[in-house]
Amino acid sequence: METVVDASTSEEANGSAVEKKPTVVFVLGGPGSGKGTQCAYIVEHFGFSHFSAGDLLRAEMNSGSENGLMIRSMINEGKIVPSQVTVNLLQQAMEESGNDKFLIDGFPRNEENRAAFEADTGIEPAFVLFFDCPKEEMERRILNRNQGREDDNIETARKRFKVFLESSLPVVEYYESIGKLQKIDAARAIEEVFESVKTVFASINEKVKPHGRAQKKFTLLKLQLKWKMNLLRNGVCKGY
Ligand SMILES: Nc1ncnc2c1ncn2[C@@H]1O[C@H](COP(=O)(O)OP(=O)(O)OP(=O)(O)O)[C@@H](O)[C@H]1O
Ligand SMILES: O=c1ccn([C@@H]2O[C@H](COP(=O)(O)O)[C@@H](O)[C@H]2O)c(=O)[nH]1
Ligand SMILES: [Mg+2]
Repeated sequence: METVVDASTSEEANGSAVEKKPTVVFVLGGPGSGKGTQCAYIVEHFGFSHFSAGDLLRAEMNSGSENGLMIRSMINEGKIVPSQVTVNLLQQAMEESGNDKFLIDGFPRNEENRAAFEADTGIEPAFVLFFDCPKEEMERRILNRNQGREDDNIETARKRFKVFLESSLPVVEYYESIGKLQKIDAARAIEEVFESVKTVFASINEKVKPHGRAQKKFTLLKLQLKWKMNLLRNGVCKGY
């Protein structure tokens, strides 16, 4: 198993140890773009714990908790559950895991989610994976998924897609603007997509190994510049 080192942590300043924050990678993409599928492979190869915000909300909905009815109605309408509910579930899952490397799948879904997670946990993502897939392919995948999800029907899928465009893409664009976005072409076969994912994790690992503060800053600036050039050349998504 390969390891991934967070650029922002595990450093010593003035001889004293700085508190090591967990490494978080946000995994974003439209409904059905393949986030959960790829996260399972990443867990196997890179030792992360995977938490899908949607899965946590579905478990909470089925647990008989006081938020259950509210969550069911939001999910069936494709709407975004209030940040505090989702951030609490994510925080609890991370604390209970005993791990310090997390894939947070399907979150943050809007700017409010993003700000609430950062304010409550004090954690910023090491980077953000974005699975870019055409709408028609995502629809096909959702309608063929057959996992008994109440929201896997054409009507709700279209509502989820609209919410993705209006609320989630701006978060993707935000991470692009600060040089943290790693865009993956998700319209290919599962194995091909994972080859690209592997390259991202391997290259991050290589480039952010702990070294001097000045060199680390220089390396990050170079990386950000490279990502920005790529995004300028290719645009942020498949034009939906
Ligand atoms: N690259 C791929 N090619 C074809 N089918 C895929 C691919 N990746 C995933 N799938 C299939 O598409 C469906 C959706 O995948 P997955 O559940 O991973 O998406 P997701 O992004 O997590 O969706 P959601 O946002 O709805 O949770 C699943 O049935 C999965 O097996
Ligand atoms: O952060 C989140 C994540 C999910 N939701 C709601 O859950 C469904 C399903 O999410 P998946 O990622 O597709 O499993 C989503 O449409 C939202 O209604 C949320 O509110 N906040
Ligand atoms: Mg999923």
